[in-house]
Amino acid sequence: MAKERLLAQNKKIHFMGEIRETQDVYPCDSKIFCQGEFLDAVQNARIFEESKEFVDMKIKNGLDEEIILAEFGKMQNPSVEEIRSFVASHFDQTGSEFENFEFPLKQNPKFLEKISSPEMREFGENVHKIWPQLGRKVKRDVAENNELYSFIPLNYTTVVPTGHDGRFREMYYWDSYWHIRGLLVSEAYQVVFELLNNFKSLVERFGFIPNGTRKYYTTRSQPPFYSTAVHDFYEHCKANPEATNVINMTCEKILEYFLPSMEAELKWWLQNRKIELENGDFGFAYGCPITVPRPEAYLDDQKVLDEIQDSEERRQKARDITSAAESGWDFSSRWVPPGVYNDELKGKVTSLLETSKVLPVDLNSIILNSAVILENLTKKDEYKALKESLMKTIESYMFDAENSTFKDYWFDCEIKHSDKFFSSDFVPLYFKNYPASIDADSRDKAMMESMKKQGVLDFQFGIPQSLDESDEQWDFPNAWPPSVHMIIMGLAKSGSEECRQEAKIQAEKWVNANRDAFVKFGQMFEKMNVEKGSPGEGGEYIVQTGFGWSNGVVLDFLYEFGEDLQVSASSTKSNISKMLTTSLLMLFFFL
Ligand SMILES: OC[C@H]1O[C@H](O[C@H]2O[C@H](CO)[C@@H](O)[C@H](O)[C@H]2O)[C@H](O)[C@@H](O)[C@@H]1O
Repeated sequence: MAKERLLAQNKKIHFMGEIRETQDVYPCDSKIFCQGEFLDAVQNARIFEESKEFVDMKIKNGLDEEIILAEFGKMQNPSVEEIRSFVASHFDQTGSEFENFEFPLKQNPKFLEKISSPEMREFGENVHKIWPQLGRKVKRDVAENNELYSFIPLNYTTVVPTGHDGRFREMYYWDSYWHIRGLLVSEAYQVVFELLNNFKSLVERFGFIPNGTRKYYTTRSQPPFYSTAVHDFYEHCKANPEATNVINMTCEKILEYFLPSMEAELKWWLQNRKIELENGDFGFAYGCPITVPRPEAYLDDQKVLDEIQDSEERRQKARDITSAAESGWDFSSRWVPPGVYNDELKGKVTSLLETSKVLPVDLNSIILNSAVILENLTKKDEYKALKESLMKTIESYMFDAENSTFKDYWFDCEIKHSDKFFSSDFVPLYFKNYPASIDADSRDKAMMESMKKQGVLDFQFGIPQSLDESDEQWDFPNAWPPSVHMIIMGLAKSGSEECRQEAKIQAEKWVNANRDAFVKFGQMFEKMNVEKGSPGEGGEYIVQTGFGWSNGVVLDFLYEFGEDLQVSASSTKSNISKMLTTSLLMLFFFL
């Protein structure tokens, strides 16, 4: 890039600098990783393919924020090449937070014995063996010299979503829930205990669990699965008491040990994300206060925000974008107010989303489940009251009885519900916290019929996020492991036989889709295309491999349905044709 272009950008930076000084809310204080002219200049120099690369780098030993800003300040309108070499001489490559360690991988975990199909068993074993590629131990230096890092220090073993060359090099909040589900199947009890200890420590330090363990994620959370995760560990421990020897704690003690941090986390949601409705009713909404571009997606956000003239509207758009990131569904036509999105608006979702105006059904169901768990554990009236109120909100504001589906509630819009399908509509199936007056099995069955009617159980390779092809990653034709898992397990845990049968059909499709991709590419993918069975696409970054939650979900399905799952005819066919091709090639070679 020529010097002149940078100059023009600098002018804009100064203009925005004035506004920011007084009214903007930043993701963190760091003038390197979260805000300021230096960050703006480096990101706009576009020296990396992705904005996230720079904010994950480490400041070189012997330097600090002050020195870097002073030295950079001396450069007069630096060219792109000058910025590139400045970054190279002042920062270390990404990944400098971790040291080598041996992941405690269990040999021959029990779940493998229960899998009847040899191909599925082999797949399960291969997925189980991926954990060491995702396990990480954080260097002590990250805590001791934390000003050099964007990483938040962690004392315990962690698991990241992507392998060593991937973009997700930190612990993610809601991803960890499915990491835990899979690690339990893999009998990695010590690792599960350590992941939960990281959460406990994050709550103690921040009052809540950030989106991920980077400073630029510390003003937003993610779907709050902490209490559910602790409770799942407890349940799994009861069914597999050998876990107690590994963690040196009884199953009951697990609950007691994590309880104060579970309560503190719920309090944070109550204090920071509660929305009052009429008649004393209330619910929860995602609501990140950030008014500037996300450091890790700086250029993407800047592009959208720069189109907005009015400064308050621009700040609100930034809040809506970061709130969508808090939801875990970044991005999706789900966050565009009801009645607005149509095919002509493809590619424009981030300019249209208004995440702060909606009570998402999945978020409210997750928080309700925390209230249920905490009420059972503590017998406190406050959790009983929270449970009853939230159950009422979900039932009366979000349940569409005519169509047997839950719906997000757009409290701040004229049209309160979208008539489009989103897989989040069916998350209540997973928790089954229906009011006592509801017959749970009939409700489950009616919801399954509703999905059938909407055609979303008919795709060959999974259940899509939505039916709108918006070019965003949390929309059609993509299916994401967390959503697929909650729906299928919700059906599997139903008292209705039809639901349980459907769960097996859907689980078999999903495991086969993942297995086929694994056989073809040697990788597990973060999301899948439900029409083609290929890795999912769309959004801000290229599809990632590794992949923590995909592995967790496949392992959980193999644990739950291992006796029944068979390799699908299509993958057997493709394997046979692959074997034939290989044999022919070998024959040709030897001849
Ligand atoms: O950099 C863009 C966004 O990346 C993350 O979101 C996506 O990956 C996460 C890790 O697997 C996952 O939790 C999330 O649901 C995905 O959409 C990150 O969480 C976002 O905050 C970030 O802006």
